[in-house]
This record gives sequence, structure tokens and C-alpha cells, in this order.
Amino acid sequence: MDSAIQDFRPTAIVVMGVSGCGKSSVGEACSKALGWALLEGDAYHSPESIAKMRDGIALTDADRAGWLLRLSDLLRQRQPGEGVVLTCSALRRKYRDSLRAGHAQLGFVFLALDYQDALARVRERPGHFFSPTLVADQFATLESPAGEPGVRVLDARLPLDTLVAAVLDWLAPQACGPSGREPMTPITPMTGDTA
Ligand SMILES: Nc1ncnc2c1ncn2[C@@H]1O[C@H](COP(=O)(O)OP(=O)(O)O)[C@@H](O)[C@H]1O
Ligand SMILES: O=C(O)[C@H](O)[C@@H](O)[C@H](O)[C@H](O)COP(=O)(O)O
Repeated sequence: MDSAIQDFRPTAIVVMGVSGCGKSSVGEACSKALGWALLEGDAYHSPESIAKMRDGIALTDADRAGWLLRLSDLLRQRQPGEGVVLTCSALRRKYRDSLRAGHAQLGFVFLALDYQDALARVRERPGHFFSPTLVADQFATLESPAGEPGVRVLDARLPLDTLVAAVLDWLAPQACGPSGREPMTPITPMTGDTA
């Protein structure tokens, strides 16, 4: 493998995947563990997009374009060394490339989950705007990021703590504490990290 790819250590990450895969849960836990800021991507959808999803209407590329630009701009505004965790479905390659345009050291944590498990989680989740009828569309839209540079693929069925440990293990050499200076304590490599 190219050493530049092997040595790539993100200073910002996107926790990505279909609805229900655990982006918000894992993103929040990673942000706390790393002392990095958390950007919840769903908070930046337009009201029209939220209404569509609530009504069970899938977003189009056009619906997502402005949202991705907003997220990319937020990444661009980070100061060097200022870590950030962004939760964003980032289902297609071109969506991920829009985000990459905003940050040179951007990594992606892909929480891989199958359709049945994602559907079960979305159905059971109380009080969320996302309609379970859209889960199939999420899978139809998804282009796996496996093989793209700066991507870690994790099994979304693993316990939350295990997922967070895997992310920290990946980031450890560059991760900073809340002050942005202290290095994280190295984490022992774990099983189940599929990247
Ligand atoms: N690793 C996990 N194992 C089991 N359940 C999980 C895990 N991660 C998240 N969940 C649960 O799955 C549901 C969807 O999680 P959420 O973080 O809202 O996903 P997303 O933000 O990707 O839609 C929630 O009820 C959450 O508690
Ligand atoms: O691009 C999209 O179609 C949406 O962004 C979608 O992928 C995302 O999953 C929703 O925002 C639902 O929110 P949750 O992912 O938190 O369920």
C-alpha cells in the first residue's frame, strides 16, 4: 500500500452510514472521548428536507446539495488541529467528496449495518423525524466507501464502547485532548474492526 495512504491520520472525522446505523450515538461518544467538537449533520438539513423525510419522501441529490455545502463550510472553518466529529449519512461517493473539499485531513468511519437491523432500529427509535419507510431507499442510495482513502469500516452491531475504542485506536497518533494539545492514551487494538 502507498505509505501516504497508510500514514493518513485524520484530524476530523465523519461518522457515516444509513439511518439507524448509530451515527449520532457513536459520534457523540467519540466527540466526548476525544474532546473534539460534535457537529450533528441532521441539524443542518433545510426545513423542507426534514418535512420530506418525515413524510416518507426520499431526498434527492438536489435536496442534499445545499446541506452538504453547509457541512463542508463548517469543516472548512475549523482551525488547524481543532478536532471535529461530524455525523452525516454521506451515502454516495460524491457526497463524501463534497465534504472532503472542506477539510484536507478528513476521515470517514463507516458503520456497516444490514437492512433488517437498520429497519428494526429506526422503527424502535422514539421521537425521530426519519420515516422507517425510507430505510430501503437509504440502502439503494448507499455506495460503500470501503476502499476509499481515509475510511474505517466498522461493524455497527458491536457494542458502543467497542466502536469508540476502534475509532480512538485509529486516531490515536494524532488525537488531541480537550485543550487540543495532549495526546490521547494509546488504545489496545481490538477485534471486530473490519478495516
Ligand atoms: N452499537 C449499537 N448497538 C446497539 N444499538 C445501537 C448501537 N448504536 C446505536 N444504537 C441504537 O440504534 C438506534 C439508532 O441509533 P442512532 O445513533 O440514532 O443512529 P443514526 O444517527 O445513524 O440514525 C438508537 O436507538 C440507538 O440507541
Ligand atoms: O441524506 C439523507 O437521506 C439523510 O441525511 C439521511 O441519510 C439521514 O439518515 C437522515 O438525516 C436521517 O437521520 P438519521 O441518519 O439520524 O436517522
